[in-house]
Amino acid sequence: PSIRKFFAGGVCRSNVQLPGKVVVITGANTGIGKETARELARRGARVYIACRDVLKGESAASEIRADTKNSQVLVRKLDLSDTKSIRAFAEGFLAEEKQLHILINNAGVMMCPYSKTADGFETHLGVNHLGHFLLTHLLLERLKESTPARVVNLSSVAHHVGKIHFHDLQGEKRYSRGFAYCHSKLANMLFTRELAKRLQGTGVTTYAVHPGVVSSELVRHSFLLCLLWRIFSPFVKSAREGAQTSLHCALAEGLEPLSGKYFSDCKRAWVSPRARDNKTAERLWNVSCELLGIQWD
Ligand SMILES: NC(=O)c1ccc[n+]([C@@H]2O[C@H](COP(=O)([O-])OP(=O)(O)OC[C@H]3O[C@@H](n4cnc5c(N)ncnc54)[C@H](O)[C@@H]3O)[C@@H](O)[C@H]2O)c1
Repeated sequence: PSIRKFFAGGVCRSNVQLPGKVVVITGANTGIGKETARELARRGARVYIACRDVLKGESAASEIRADTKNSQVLVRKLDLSDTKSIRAFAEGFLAEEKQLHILINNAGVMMCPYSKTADGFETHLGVNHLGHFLLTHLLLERLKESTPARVVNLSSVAHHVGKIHFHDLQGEKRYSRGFAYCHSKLANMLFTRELAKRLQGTGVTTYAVHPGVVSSELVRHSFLLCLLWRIFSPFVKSAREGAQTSLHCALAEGLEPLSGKYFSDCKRAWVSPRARDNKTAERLWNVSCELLGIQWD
């Protein structure tokens, strides 16, 4: 049990309660996102589960409602692999909510075979980075109207092996599904860094998170990882344990001066040199805007 405790990582120690606060979490029908949603609902927030499959979302939401006695757990359709769906979600949300205090960009895909999103983006880059980039852009005014507000981006320790290949961003010349995931997680880091810079003085802050090695559906595309996760299961975090760093970044008081930083086990963690490169961060921002056809100064 003590080894188990060691690998469980840090625990979010914040006592902040959230009555009257509004939260959006992407991909919160399973895994880390679902457990993050459960805890935020327990603290009284109105929680929007933004997910691809509304039926699966409803099943998670009814479980969370029953568990937390919070009826304000709502499900809305969001497919990050389709910018039309992202725009429709944002439009619906902005029409029904006057405030947004916490946005958790949690959804992700890992090691899927080469495929493209509805808009023709390589899937890892399209879902993990560009989808959340567009979503944040569309919801930013609400966040700014609801300060203090936070954006939490789920990255990964895998960002250390990622690289941004501007000459082959979509992996059309060379594709490795393992590296494609790492590149997209580096993009999450660079997005957080650049976003923090651009949000200075607005009251909206942002953080990147490595949740740990967590038992979830993320590894479903890789037989080898499924096997490894099983063999090493005593050292793999539960989804609840994996949610702690997201919760810490969403809730901990006094975190504002650390906007743009990277956290693991509820504390600052080491960032790869590539994820500290301001020029790449700025260039990726501009290229992302171009790909999505948006203006975001
Ligand atoms: N599990 C780990 O060990 C681990 C490690 C490092 C980082 N992460 C990150 O944590 C986050 C959560 O992952 P998880 O482990 O809970 O995995 P998970 O597979 O259980 O959850 C990911 C969620 O994203 C959703 N999703 C996938 N594609 C989507 C799309 N196109 N539109 C909307 N939603 C979509 C899935 O339906 C699912 O609900 C991911 O960003 C992942 O990269 C996980």
